[in-house]
Amino acid sequence: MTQPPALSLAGSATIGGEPLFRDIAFAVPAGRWTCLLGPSGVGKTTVLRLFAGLATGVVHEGTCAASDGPLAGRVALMAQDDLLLPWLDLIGNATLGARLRGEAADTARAREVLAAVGLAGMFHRRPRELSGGQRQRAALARTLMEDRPVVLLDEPFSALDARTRAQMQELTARLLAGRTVLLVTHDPAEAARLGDVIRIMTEDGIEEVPPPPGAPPRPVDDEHVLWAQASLLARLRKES
Ligand SMILES: Nc1ncnc2c1ncn2[C@@H]1O[C@H](COP(=O)(O)OP(=O)(O)OP(=O)(O)O)[C@@H](O)[C@H]1O
Repeated sequence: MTQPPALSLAGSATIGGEPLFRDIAFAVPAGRWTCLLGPSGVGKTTVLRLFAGLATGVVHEGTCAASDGPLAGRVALMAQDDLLLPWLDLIGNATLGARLRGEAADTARAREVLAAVGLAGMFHRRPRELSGGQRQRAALARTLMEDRPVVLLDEPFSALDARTRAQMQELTARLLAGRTVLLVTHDPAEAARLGDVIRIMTEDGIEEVPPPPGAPPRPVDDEHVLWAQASLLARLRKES
């Protein structure tokens, strides 16, 4: 993997003629996890789509850049919808990126990653044969298969039960260590566990909130993590 870049987004955007954000300045440091929280509809997914170069329908006036050159081809995006192809089995879905690029599909690695997300024994199932949480883990596996320095995750653990969510947070933190990760989440506990940097997006802009001490993934029951979680929730309740 090449050295991960920092990202930055600045300026204003409209969508469908409606203002979305104005004069924001958002910095995502290199090689760290940045967690982005905020009320529903404030524009968090749009920020991810701008970084991914997929923000159709958005008029953005400003800059959206990596610290070391063009971002195209260096980003993996896990969208809110799992976007699994219904006619492919899980191995086919997990190796889709490589095959679309005309590269050999690394099915051995796909098996490893699918097993790591708890889908061993389901390699040849189609997406319709999976639960919502299993589909989300299959989409996570596909994202983890992409060896990209920048990884954008849009509520990647939202459909998981509490125990699986904690496991997937730990696995993803381990597998994506050292990459530039931008995670959009509605879960203050998740941000408190995983964020090297935590930011809240509101209609007034993007503010930074200090993370709890210690390296992610922090223990769920750590007193500083619990305190940060409560404090983030209080701030979010004020904004919504
Ligand atoms: N294709 C579109 N056309 C018109 N408006 C859109 C489109 N996509 C999103 N929007 C609007 O843009 C705003 C921001 O949407 P976005 O998905 O970025 O918000 P979000 O903060 O990620 O929300 P959530 O937390 O609910 O996922 C919302 O008001 C939404 O209705």
